[in-house]
Parts: sequence; structure tokens; C-alpha cells
Amino acid sequence: MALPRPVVICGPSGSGKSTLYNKLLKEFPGVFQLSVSHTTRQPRPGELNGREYHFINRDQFQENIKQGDFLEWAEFSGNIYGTSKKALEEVQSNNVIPILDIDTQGVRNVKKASLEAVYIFIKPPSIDVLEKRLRSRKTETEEALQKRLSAARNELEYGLKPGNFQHIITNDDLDVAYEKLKGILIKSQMPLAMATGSSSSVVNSFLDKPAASATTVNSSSQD
Ligand SMILES: Nc1ncnc2c1ncn2[C@@H]1O[C@H](COP(=O)(O)OP(=O)(O)OP(=O)(O)O)[C@@H](O)[C@H]1O
Repeated sequence: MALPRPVVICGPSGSGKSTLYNKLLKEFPGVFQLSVSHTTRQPRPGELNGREYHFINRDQFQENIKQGDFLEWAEFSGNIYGTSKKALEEVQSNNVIPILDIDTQGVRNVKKASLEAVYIFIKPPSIDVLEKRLRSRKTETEEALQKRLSAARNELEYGLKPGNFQHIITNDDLDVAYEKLKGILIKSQMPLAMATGSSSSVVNSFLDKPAASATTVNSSSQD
């Protein structure tokens, strides 16, 4: 049986990726699932192995990388994070559509693995708006915020380059951006059945369909 096509959601920190896919997960429970990454960092209080992350040690992670078990991996602040083929297949084998939240480096690597994914880039309306949103999220120190803004410029350069993503959504008005996301998923043959709430037909409608042609959609009202 063919497996559901993963949805790759990428965009600079603060562009609204998690806000958008969390709406999707909430509106369509059992249809989508976030793929659980592996990490060498220690679990934080309340985090469960296999739920927030698969927690493994560095030796094991490096061994798994050697074995080719990871679709993509990267090191941040002294810890390795990555998406394993197995984690993705586990979601797919339950006939659930995996969502991958990865950065542009991860996208480059996932593309090498020829994953038949839908690639969506979330773009902030501007760097100024991105900065405002990150500041009001109040999750970063000034230094971390500056790092994220500087990384954002590179992410945008890759994300907006024609051909790198099948779809680009400008996250201006959240509700409009979310409707655009759903529209893209419908065009990608997934959720004709979303309206019916039937997860199996959602997944079935998503199987073995050709990649949608490149589109750029904008959540702003002039769109
Ligand atoms: N369209 C929008 N209008 C206003 N605020 C928004 C919009 N979309 C997201 N936000 C807010 O912007 C902040 C950043 O969004 P979010 O945390 O979803 O970004 P992210 O891309 O997942 O970031 P990260 O990669 O750092 O996890 C959040 O506080 C969120 O509530």
C-alpha cells in the first residue's frame, strides 16, 4: 500500500510555522501528526521519550547517522537533532500524514532522500514584522533573537528562490494564511475529504498523486 505523502513546513523562526500546523493538528485530529525528532539533549521536565523527542545519546546518534538512518540532522548549541526515516515511516504506517518542521538545511537534505513530500515555505510579511512577532513571543534573549533574525535572512533567500519550494505562503493575516495552507493541501489531493472529516479518505486522496505545480500564495488581502 502506498504511504501518505509527508508535508514539509519550513520558514524562518517566528514566521508562524507552528502556529499554522498546530491549527491543522487541532482541526483535523488523527489526519496529521508531527514527526518526532531525535535529539541528544537531555529531556526537560514533563517531556516524554517518544512524544516530544526520541532522546538518545551522542554515540548512538552518530552510529545511526553512519548507518544512514537519518533523513536530515543538524547540530545546534552542542546537541544533535534529526529526523529519522523510521520516525517518519511509523507515522505513515498508521495512515497518518506526517508534518516535518525543518529548516532550509534540513530541506536540502530531505530533498536528497527523494522524499515525495509537499514542500511549503512560510514567509513573514517583512523582517520588521518578524522581529516584532519574535519580540512579543518573549521566548528569546536579545542575543538569541539577533541570531534568529540573521538566520532568517538566509532562510528567506533560500525559501524564496524559485524552484526551492512548491508553495510559498505569506503569513500576514493568520486566518487567511491558514485557509491558504488548507487550500494547498486540497490541491495536493489530500483533503478533498477534510470536509468530511474522514481521515482514511483524506489519506487515500493524497496517495500517489503528482506534485502540485509551484504556486505562491499570499495571505494579505490583495491576494
Ligand atoms: N499571522 C500572524 N499574525 C500575528 N502574529 C502571528 C501570526 N502568526 C504567528 N504569529 C505569532 O508570531 C509568533 C511566532 O510564531 P510561531 O511561534 O508559530 O513561529 P515559528 O515559525 O513556529 O517559530 P520557531 O521556528 O521559532 O518555532 C507567535 O507568538 C505567534 O503567535
